[in-house]
Amino acid sequence: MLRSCTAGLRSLWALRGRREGAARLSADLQPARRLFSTEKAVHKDWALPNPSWSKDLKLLFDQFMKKCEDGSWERLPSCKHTCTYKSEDFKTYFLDPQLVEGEGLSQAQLFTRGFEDGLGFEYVIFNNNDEKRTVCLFQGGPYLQGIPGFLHGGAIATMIDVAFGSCAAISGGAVMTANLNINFKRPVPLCSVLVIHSQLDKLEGRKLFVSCNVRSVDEKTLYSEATGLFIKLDPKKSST
Ligand SMILES: CCCCCCCCCCCC(=O)SCCNC(=O)CCNC(=O)[C@H](O)C(C)(C)COP(=O)(O)OP(=O)(O)OC[C@H]1O[C@@H](n2cnc3c(N)ncnc32)[C@H](O)[C@@H]1OP(=O)(O)O
Repeated sequence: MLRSCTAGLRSLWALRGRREGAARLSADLQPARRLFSTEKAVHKDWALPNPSWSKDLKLLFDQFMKKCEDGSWERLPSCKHTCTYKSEDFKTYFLDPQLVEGEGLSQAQLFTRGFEDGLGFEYVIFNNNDEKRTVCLFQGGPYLQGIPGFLHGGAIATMIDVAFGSCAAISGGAVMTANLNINFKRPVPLCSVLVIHSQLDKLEGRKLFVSCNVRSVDEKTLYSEATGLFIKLDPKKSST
């Protein structure tokens, strides 16, 4: 497992070297051309297979794409720089409106999409709106290491939070995490694929109670279990 991960890393670093060269080149291009390439990057959907995806991840992805054909499941696209939520939903929640309107957030990108392909969080989320549940397929790359050879617990927690956020958003729209409670039951080998099954358990006013289990591809190993509380944002309230 780790040997194939190392081989994968070598080719990723070679790829990165080429990309950095390309990035340096593009810095010399005309401003209009730069804007065009930035625009393209902004709208890229990152929840699609790339060469770093393992056979297991691709196989599961294909299985879920099949389930999408009758409309019962849907794949959630994922952008690096723009939130899936409409930004107006969050406007009352930002500390400084000038930060949102101005240049302040120009560098911002989704934490889980800030790594080169294969090095960090590779994932895709599928929603089942009728059943109020989601399945997140996640491959944790070598930059997410905690104990040597295993995924950092914070990386697992992050992925659970993202999966929960999508699950709660089915019913709640713009929501934020109020509470996360995770039981880590088995260490997760680095570069392995995890399946996170999340569901909405209860909706109580603005409170959405969610739970999940984190399993291996063959479902035999239960790595973690978690519950979460999400709160639907109240547009009349501000975070300040
Ligand atoms: C497609 C999408 C893709 C999405 C893809 C991206 C997904 C990314 C997911 C990442 C999500 C995050 O990391 S979010 C970032 C981490 N979270 C935060 O920073 C949140 C910080 N906390 C807050 O801003 C606030 O506390 C809120 C928004 C959570 C709640 O504030 P509020 O709106 O004023 O609500 P408030 O009146 O206090 O509480 C409402 C009700 O909830 C209860 N309540 C509130 N907090 C708690 C709590 N921790 N534990 C128990 N109960 C609580 C209250 O008692 C009350 O119950 P009752 O009296 O009504 O019974």
